[in-house]
Amino acid sequence: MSETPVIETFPTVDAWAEAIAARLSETLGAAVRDNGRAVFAGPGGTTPAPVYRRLAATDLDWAKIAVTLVDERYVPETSPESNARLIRDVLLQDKAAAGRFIPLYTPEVTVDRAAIVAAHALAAEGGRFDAVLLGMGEDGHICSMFPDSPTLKTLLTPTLKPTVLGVPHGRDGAAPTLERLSINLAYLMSAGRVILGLKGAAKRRVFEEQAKGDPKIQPIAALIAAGVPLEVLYTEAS
Ligand SMILES: O=C(O)[C@H](O)[C@@H](O)[C@H](O)[C@H](O)COP(=O)(O)O
Repeated sequence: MSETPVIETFPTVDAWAEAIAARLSETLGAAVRDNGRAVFAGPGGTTPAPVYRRLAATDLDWAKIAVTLVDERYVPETSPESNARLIRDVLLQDKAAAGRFIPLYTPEVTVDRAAIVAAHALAAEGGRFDAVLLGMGEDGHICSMFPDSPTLKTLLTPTLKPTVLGVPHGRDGAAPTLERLSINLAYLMSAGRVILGLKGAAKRRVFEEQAKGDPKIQPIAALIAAGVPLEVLYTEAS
């Protein structure tokens, strides 16, 4: 059983965001230098924007970097709920404007068909991420790996190949409220670097509880059991 990752604590959101952006850009820069290209996958939600703003201002060879998402709400980019919209509006700006975006959403098809299209698009980029940033919900979900979701066990099956799956919206008001698209655990297992950014004491407590949970149904426990070298960067500040 792998050890629970050390939680690195930062005094302010600025210091936390700066540290995450520095590590992501170090890894992406090395991948471009060594392989001539790099792939980054990040989350949506309310947490990553300060990191994305710093990454956007970082001097990397962005024309050689593909940017995608770890999950997406099944909505068009015109929707305020769209994670793609967050990436385009905040990350693919400034120096990173030359970055190439690989969306997970495809219009006018079912969410499962969109997941197949996304899986093929990511496979065409090499089927592996050099650097991944994760957020975590207060229910312990990462990506769109939600508790009680009928897709959760498949998303957490470590023996499957890296892929993208459709996630139905939760029943009786349970999360997620929208259909989703999510990468699976195998994509995190094969990634070059995986960083989890946590903000707020509540999420730190959830992380510590989830880390001791059941790898078959709790994503944080699944990451640890799969031996993913997860870096956890935390700030109590909000
Ligand atoms: O689509 C999403 O919502 C995100 O990709 C999701 O995985 C996010 O990381 C967590 O839900 C945390 O969200 P917050 O950062 O808003 O707390």
